[in-house]
Amino acid sequence: MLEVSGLEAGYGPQLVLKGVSMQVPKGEIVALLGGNGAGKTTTLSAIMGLISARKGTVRFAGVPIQSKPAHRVFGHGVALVPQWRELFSEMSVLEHLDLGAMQRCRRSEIGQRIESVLEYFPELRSHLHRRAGALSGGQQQMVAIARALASEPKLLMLDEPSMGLAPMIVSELGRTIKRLNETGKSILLVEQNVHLALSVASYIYIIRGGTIVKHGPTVAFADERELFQSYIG
Ligand SMILES: Nc1ncnc2c1ncn2[C@@H]1O[C@H](COP(=O)(O)OP(=O)(O)OP(=O)(O)O)[C@@H](O)[C@H]1O
Repeated sequence: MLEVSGLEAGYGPQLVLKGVSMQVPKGEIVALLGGNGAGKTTTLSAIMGLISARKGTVRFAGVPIQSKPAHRVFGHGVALVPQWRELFSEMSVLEHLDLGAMQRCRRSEIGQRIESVLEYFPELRSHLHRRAGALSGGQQQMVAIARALASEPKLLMLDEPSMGLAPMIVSELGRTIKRLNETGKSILLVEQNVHLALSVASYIYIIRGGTIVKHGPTVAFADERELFQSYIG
């Protein structure tokens, strides 16, 4: 579904990604693990078209998307849940879901779409009219994922969704990610949380210094400590 090959990208004179190649097959959860500054967010930004690729190709469902702007990539069915969630703190939960849904469906269908998204996040039902800024970190993460889901993406890219969440909430997040996948979503999960990645992903890539240094099926990375060591370097 997503095929990244020899991707190079960066900021100004700084080259951050030095030939990243990876794949997310349809219906799979793939994790991209790496330490601070390894190039994880830059990889997602380059796939999404938020920064331009200097070299290499990104194909989605067979279509080259590496030179397309973000709104076009989104139009192909790729949605990004950014690292800092980027919610509008004064807007309500429902307004966020509306925003996501209205990108892709008719006004008359928005209610139904939001209803189907809320099935994954029943806890949000009682907070629909609260402002996002008043929610807990875990609830804000749910809103960020729900907003992206409301646009019915084929591929959901999650940038460190566990960041700042308590372990119990991270476990719940893991169950939600699995459930999303079971109902057909392909997922690219960027994480530093080895435990979460191991518990949901079927394939793991490790990035260090803008290069994929290791990759393989999750079963090959069964030892959490060894996996952690390999991305810390
Ligand atoms: N907007 C930017 N302008 C300039 N340099 C940037 C920018 N964003 C990231 N960088 C640099 O690019 C490198 C990779 O950053 P990136 O955010 O992709 O790492 P990351 O793996 O996502 O790390 P983290 O977990 O800390 O977010 C770092 O050296 C960082 O300082």
